[in-house]
Amino acid sequence: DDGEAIVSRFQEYLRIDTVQPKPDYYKAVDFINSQAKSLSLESQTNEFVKGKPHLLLKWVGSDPTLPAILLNSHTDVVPFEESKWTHHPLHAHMDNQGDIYARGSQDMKCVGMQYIEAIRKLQASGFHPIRSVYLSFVPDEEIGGHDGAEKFAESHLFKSLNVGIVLDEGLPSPSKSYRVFYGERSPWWLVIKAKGPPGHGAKLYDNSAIENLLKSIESIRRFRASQFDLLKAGGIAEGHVVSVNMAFLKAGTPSPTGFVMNLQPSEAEAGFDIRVPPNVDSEALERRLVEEWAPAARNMSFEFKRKHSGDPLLTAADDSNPWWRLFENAVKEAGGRTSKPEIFPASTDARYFRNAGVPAFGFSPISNTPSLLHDHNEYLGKAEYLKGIDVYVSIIKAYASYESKSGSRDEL
Ligand code: MET
Ligand SMILES: [Zn+2]
Ligand SMILES: [Zn+2]
Repeated sequence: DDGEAIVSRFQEYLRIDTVQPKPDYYKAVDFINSQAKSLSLESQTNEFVKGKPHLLLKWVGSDPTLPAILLNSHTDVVPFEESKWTHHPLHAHMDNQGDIYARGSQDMKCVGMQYIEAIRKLQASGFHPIRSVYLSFVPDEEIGGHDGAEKFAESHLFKSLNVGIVLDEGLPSPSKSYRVFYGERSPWWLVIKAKGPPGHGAKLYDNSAIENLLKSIESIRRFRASQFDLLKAGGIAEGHVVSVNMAFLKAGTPSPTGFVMNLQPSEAEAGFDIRVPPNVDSEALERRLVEEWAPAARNMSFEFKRKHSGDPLLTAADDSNPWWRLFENAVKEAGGRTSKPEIFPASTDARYFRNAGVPAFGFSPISNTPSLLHDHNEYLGKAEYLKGIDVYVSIIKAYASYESKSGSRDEL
């Protein structure tokens, strides 16, 4: 198979409209299934939630008693502002430098297709896995994964697969070495609300809803700055500080021509995307929220739109974990290098697999590329894509031919 055919299959997947909030999941699943057929993989589709198909493929290994490998990817992508892109985000246009522009080119249709292409190459080389290799294509990651990976990871089906190690998405690296993730920050999607007496727009008085909300916003911004300063000072990675960013601000009394200008509203609210590292005292952070960010004494309340409860689990990324050693070596053998394992700054479905007791690494084999996840003009270079396939060839080969029983989950 030549590079051209490989790249055009990637483009074909990118052109399927799986944009939230109305992804065409069936089209994506049909496409991947047609690829699976050409590789004679076993296939099953389950709808843990109606209309949200989860596709599971299996490359059967020769020793069913050994824990299996799971290669996970999500089929949905985030929305885009079409007019801000150089090329239409669903056209998967390749420019004359070989860069392919599309939503999902980095996050993470690349990875899903690279798994497939790596298996194609391994089969062509005559390789036979000892451990079974599963490929999982999950829906809904970008809206929290509750109807996707979470249901799958909690299912009897998942238990029955006896998975020993999961690979899921990572982030592109601007340098030569690949980034790898062994844990992630927990998402807290927080909405704070302020109430206060309404009043004439010309009147100065205390405790209006907007004044109350602004005091909180000032306090939150001070905290944000303290965390950002740590990052700017260097020596600490993104995944180890708390990020707090405002997602929306809502206040005012609507009128047909905009907002009423001479009325101070009685309610105001703001939403924040907060990401909490595993090493942070989350109870202390929550106290800060109750006491400073949304104090009842200032007529404030709060609500979590999403909050990952419990401590996020970490996968050992050192010599105590044979899957780590194998991973690091396999990347090296493919001519790549991994940088120091990190905490993923955002969230991935890997947390659901870790919660199910299975170790998981976050990895997207993309080097020398700016991270453009959820950004305009997301792209991936053709050469980088092809190189990534060879990296997976090496990893899958190492994992699927690893015979030691110590790859069982009980020992990790
Ligand atoms: C918290 S749901 C995860 C959605 C997306 N992967 C993010 O990190 O924002
Ligand atoms: Zn993703
Ligand atoms: Zn994403």
